[in-house]
Amino acid sequence: MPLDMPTLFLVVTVVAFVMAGWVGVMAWGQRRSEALWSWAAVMCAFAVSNVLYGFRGVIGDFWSVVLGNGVLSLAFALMLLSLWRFQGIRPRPLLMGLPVLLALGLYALFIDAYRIRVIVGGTLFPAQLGLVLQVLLSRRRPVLGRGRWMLVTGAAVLGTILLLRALGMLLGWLDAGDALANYRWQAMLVLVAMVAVLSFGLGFVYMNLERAERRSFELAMRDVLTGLANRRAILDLLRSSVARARRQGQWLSVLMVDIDHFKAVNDNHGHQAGDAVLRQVAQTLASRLRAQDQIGRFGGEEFLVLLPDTQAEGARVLADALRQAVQHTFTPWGGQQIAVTISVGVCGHPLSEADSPESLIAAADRAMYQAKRLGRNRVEQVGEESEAG
Ligand SMILES: Nc1nc2c(ncn2[C@@H]2O[C@H](COP(=O)(O)OP(=O)(O)OP(=O)(O)O)[C@@H](O)[C@H]2O)c(=O)[nH]1
Repeated sequence: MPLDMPTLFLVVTVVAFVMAGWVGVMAWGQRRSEALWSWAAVMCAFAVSNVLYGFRGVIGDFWSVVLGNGVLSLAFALMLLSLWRFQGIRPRPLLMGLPVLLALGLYALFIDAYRIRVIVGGTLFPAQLGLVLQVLLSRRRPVLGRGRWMLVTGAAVLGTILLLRALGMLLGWLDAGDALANYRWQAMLVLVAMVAVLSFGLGFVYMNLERAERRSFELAMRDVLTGLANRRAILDLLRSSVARARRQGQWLSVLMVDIDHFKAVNDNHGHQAGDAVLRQVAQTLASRLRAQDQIGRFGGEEFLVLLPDTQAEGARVLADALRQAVQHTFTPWGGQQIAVTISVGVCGHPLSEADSPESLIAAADRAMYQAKRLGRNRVEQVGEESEAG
C-alpha cells in the first residue's frame, strides 16, 4: 500500500503538537514542574522538526535538512534535560549542546551528500538516545515505575531504525539512488517517529503520575512529626511480618516503647518542646536498629518496633541498648537540655497459628505497663511480668 508522505508527516506533527499542549496543561500551575515544561518543549521540537521535514522541496534545503535535523537533535537534548530534572541530577550543558551544534554543522557541511547525511543521523541521534537510555536505566539512581519502559521502548526503537539505516548505507545494502528503497525507509521512519512520539509523550506523563502516586502513598504512611512509619503503616508491616513468621515458624520479637512522664515535658517546657523530644527519641531509636527492623509511631508518645528473626534474648538486649541510648541523649531546648527515659515491653517467640498481630501487641503492651509499674526506665519481657508484678 503506497503511503502518502505529506499525510504521514502531518499526522505525526499534529500528534506531537497535541502531546506538547497536554503536557503543558499538566505542568501549568504545578510546583516542581520544570521537568514537565521541558518535556512539553521536547514534544514541540519533535513537531517543528516534522514540519520542516514535511516541507522538503517547498522550503529551501537549509531549512528542511539543516534546521530540521538540528531541531530533532535539540528534542533529544531537551529529553536529556527533562530526565535530569526529573531525577534531580545537575544538567550538563556540554552533553546537551554539543550534539545540537554538531548536527547543525555536519548537516550544513554535507547538505548535498545524502549518503553521508544518513550516516551522520544514524550515529549522532542514536548516541543522544543512548544518553537518554543511560539515565533511564541507571542503577545508581533508578527511574522507578512502568512509565520509563514506554520511554525506553520509544528510544530503543527510534535509535535502532536510525542505526540500521546508516549501517545499510555504509554496507551498501541500501542504495541512496534507489528512490523506492528510500521511500520505504522514509515511510517507515515517519511511522517509527509516530511510535516514538506517542511513547515519549505518554511515558513521561505516566512517570510523573507514578511519582505523584508514590509520594502521596508515602505521605499517607508517614508520621508527619517524626518521619517514622505511622500507626497504619507499622500495623500493616506487623501484619505481614506475623504472616511470614507464622508460615515459616520463625521468631518475631516486638517492642512497645513508651516515653516516661512525657506529660511533664509538655507541662514544664511547652508542647513544642514535647514535639522536639518526640523527634529526638524517634531518631535515637531508629538510628540503632538494623536494616531489616521496623519502627513506627504507634500513638502519642508510644513507638512499636518489629524485630524479625530475632530471639527474645536478643530483643531484650537491643531494648536495653535503646533504653540506655535514649537516657543519654538530650534534647536541646531554649538553652536547656531536656532528658527523658523510656519503658520498654518485649514480646518474642517463634510464631505459631495461635499468634496474631493483636496478641503480640497486647503482650508487649502488658510488659511495657509492667515496666512502668516497676519504676520506669526499664525493660520488661513477656512471661516475666506476672512474677515481677
Ligand atoms: N508535644 C506532644 N505531646 C503529645 C503528643 N501526643 C501525645 N502527647 C502528650 O503525651 C502525654 C502522654 O501523657 P500520659 O499518657 O499521661 O503519659 P506520661 O506522662 O508519659 O506518663 P507515663 O507514660 O505513665 O510515664 C499527654 O500529655 C499528651 O498530650 C504530640 O504529638 N506532641
